[in-house]
Amino acid sequence: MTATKMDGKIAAAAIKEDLKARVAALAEKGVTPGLGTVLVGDDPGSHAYVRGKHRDCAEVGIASLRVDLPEDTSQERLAEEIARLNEDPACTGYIVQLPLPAHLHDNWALEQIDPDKDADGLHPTNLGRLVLGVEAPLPCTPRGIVDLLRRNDVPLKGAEVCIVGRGTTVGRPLGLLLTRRTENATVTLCHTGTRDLAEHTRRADIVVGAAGSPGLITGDMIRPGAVLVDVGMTRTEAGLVGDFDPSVWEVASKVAPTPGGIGLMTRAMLLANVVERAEKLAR
Ligand SMILES: Nc1nc(=O)c2c([nH]1)NC[C@@H]1CN(c3ccc(C(=O)N[C@@H](CCC(=O)O)C(=O)O)cc3)C=[N+]21
Repeated sequence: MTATKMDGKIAAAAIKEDLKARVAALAEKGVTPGLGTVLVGDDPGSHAYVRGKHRDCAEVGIASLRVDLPEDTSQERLAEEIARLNEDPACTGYIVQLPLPAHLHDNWALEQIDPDKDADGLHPTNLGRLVLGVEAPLPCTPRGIVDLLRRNDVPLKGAEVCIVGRGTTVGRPLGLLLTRRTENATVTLCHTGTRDLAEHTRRADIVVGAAGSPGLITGDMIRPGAVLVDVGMTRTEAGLVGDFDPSVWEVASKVAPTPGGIGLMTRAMLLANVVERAEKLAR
């Protein structure tokens, strides 16, 4: 058996087409969604991601506001820029690109964002709303994973999902999302303290690799016909490498690969969060 690819590029294109129409409808009401980005330092990877986000905005008709700050930016200076975006009516949603340089603190920065402008869905208030089951912007990567599975007709109700990785942007919030009544999956959240990882991955209908450990999950660790979602993204000499070893393609039924899978969905969901917030303002 060779697995079929769950194509993030195709799904993201469909999402962007839908958003484009909704942005046009908002324009008739005099509302233009605007995405802000705050980028500190000169990490080439982070610059590439932020460039991609602004390219997406242009495609869909979202205005973009870009704030680039030097590596040695002080916490006070960053707080000022964040406060400015919180006040700016042209900015309907924004992100602070993570990770920040070590002298600034990711969690501190997230707390400075107006929760209603939190395009990433990572503000503690919004993560708390996710726990409570109250409406809120959802974290982009978990939202993108659920959307891609739906589009590829992967049933979630009653499914056994093994998530490998407990990070605050993917693993942990994905567990919350999948166990809502609307998804109703059963989740096992594995991490570096898990005693026997293969024991858990082998039982799962769906395995999500979100550990950032290249090739961690091999073909012998998954059940034949399993659905795999690769969120791992490690830059190596061989290019961008995910958490699944290529041997899984002979065992699985469907795979969302790295690259070409969830990264593109994450970007599309960021746009969706910004457009949805603008739609709320237009009501
Ligand atoms: N506040 C914040 N929000 C984020 O959403 C956020 C962040 N910080 N920091 C970094 C991570 C990483 N991330 C990616 C988004 C898209 C691709 C993407 O489009 N990947 C493509 C191309 C990959 C390539 O070739 O470089 C693919 O997987 O096919 C990758 C990674 C968002 N992040």
